[in-house]
Amino acid sequence: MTTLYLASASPRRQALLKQIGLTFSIINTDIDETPYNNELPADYVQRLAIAKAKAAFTLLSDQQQQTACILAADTTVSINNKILGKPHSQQQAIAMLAELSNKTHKVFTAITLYYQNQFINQVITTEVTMRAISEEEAIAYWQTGEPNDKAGGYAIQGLAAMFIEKIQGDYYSVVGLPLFATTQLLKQVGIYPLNKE
Ligand SMILES: Cc1cn([C@H]2C[C@H](O)[C@@H](COP(=O)(O)OP(=O)(O)OP(=O)(O)O)O2)c(=O)[nH]c1=O
Repeated sequence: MTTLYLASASPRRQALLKQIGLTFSIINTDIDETPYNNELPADYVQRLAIAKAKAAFTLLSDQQQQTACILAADTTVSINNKILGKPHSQQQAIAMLAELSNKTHKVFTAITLYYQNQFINQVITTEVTMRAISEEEAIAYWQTGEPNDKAGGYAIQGLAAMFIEKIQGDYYSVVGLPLFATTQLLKQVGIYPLNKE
């Protein structure tokens, strides 16, 4: 019997995985999220998702490792291949929204499954178009606290919905866990929400 673990402290990812009716345990990992020099966003999210899965695996007992399937993910926002991480100050957050304002950017989410000594990886790209955002709005938005722990300094599932004109791709991938692709990968290892016990 396979046990599914989600290697993520993100409450969004936990809620999304619950949404598709899966039972799982959570493993919190803490890895260095600094991008390498000139690292491309797709490579970056892929590397971090693998690192999170590996870190989670080491926290399991020998016995748990035998039957574990670990799911990890990483999301980043990127414009012209520049990686926009989580803002650590109001200044950074305002600068990020200024870069995203009135443009289309990409959100990259990597998902990784580690199962039976093998990694299965996929990177999902979504295009997000934002309307023009004034500096006053960006400041007011920062003050709500919402941008704080979000890649690119915004949350599509929150107040930032009012900035988003359209998206092309998987909404859930922007929030942090592409549910369609995740389900497809999990099926490959025999985990499917509609399977009878
Ligand atoms: C763009 C965007 C990002 N985000 C979030 C998703 C991710 O949680 C976060 C990106 O950071 P991540 O490093 O991908 O994830 P995390 O640090 O929250 O959790 P963990 O590493 O433990 O899995 O930004 C939103 O919630 N909404 C959005 O619209």
